[in-house]
Amino acid sequence: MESGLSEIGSTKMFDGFNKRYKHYSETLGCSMTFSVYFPPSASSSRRSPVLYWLSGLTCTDENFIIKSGAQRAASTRGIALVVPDTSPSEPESIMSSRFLHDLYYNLSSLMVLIFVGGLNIEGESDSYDFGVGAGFYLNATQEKWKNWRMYDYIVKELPKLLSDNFTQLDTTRASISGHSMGGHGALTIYLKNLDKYKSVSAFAPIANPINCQWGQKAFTNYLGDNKAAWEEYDATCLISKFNNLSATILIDQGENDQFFPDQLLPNKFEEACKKVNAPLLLRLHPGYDHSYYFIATFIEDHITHHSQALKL
Ligand SMILES: N[C@@H](CCC(=O)N[C@@H](CSC=O)C(=O)NCC(=O)O)C(=O)O
Repeated sequence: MESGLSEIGSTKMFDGFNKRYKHYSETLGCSMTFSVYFPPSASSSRRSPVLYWLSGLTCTDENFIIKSGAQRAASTRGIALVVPDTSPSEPESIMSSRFLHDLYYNLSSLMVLIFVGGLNIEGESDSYDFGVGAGFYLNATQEKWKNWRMYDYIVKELPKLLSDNFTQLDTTRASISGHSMGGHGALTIYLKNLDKYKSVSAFAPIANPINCQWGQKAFTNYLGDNKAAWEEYDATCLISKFNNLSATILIDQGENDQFFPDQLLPNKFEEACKKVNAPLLLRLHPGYDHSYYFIATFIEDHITHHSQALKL
């Protein structure tokens, strides 16, 4: 099936462009939006490496683009920023071109839409920390949440969509970063795909989700009771499997972050890194909270960290 990729927004910034796109995701079974910041140097003869940014609970692809100010450093370093949404979110519109395309070839699409009505899963919007806006960057194994396959979307579908459609991007040179739930996503996706990403960093990541309430709620619902499956999406468990990591992992954490003591547990990740000699730079910042003000303050350091790994 085609992706039906269409541009839905374009804004010039630091001589580059923030662009927003909509497409149909085969992996998730719904329409998705994502944003890309193209630095001014990006062209088909000088392709830009990519930094994926994974956002936190309640975010869409727009929070980071609007609030982080990352475009200033991305512009001068020549890095494209790719920012996906945080969960499957949007039922296919009855008037969309995809629907009309499917209807033309297969009238049963109409029956499906009338009786199922897209993704509207019971309970998906009941709380801020589960369901819509809270995909946790994993592949759910529980039938009810079978569309929640954000891991495959980020690792497989989105890079292919980018390389198929944007000659100005070099998706073979990629790094990954994120915040909170997105920090958990960045760390776990990096550790499970060292061949695909040159470097990782995170702001206030949920570093040991099997031992905090946010993670336990999400993993119970998405993955069921199988604790081995939980550990596959826990950065602290995953890092314990390595004894030859060479690239330094950068983590910034605000000391006044309201989620620091109970939900984030970077100290557990640090202990696990020490046991396997994994290079970690964990910076604790007095006075900073969990917000995008904190991210905006230190984002340039993260862009520098990734640009060094990407050899820019
Ligand atoms: N609404 C919740 C808190 C939600 C929140 O703080 N979300 C963070 C990410 S938290 C971890 O993944 C966020 O990035 N919000 C978007 C923003 O633009 O700030 C509550 O009320 O506690």
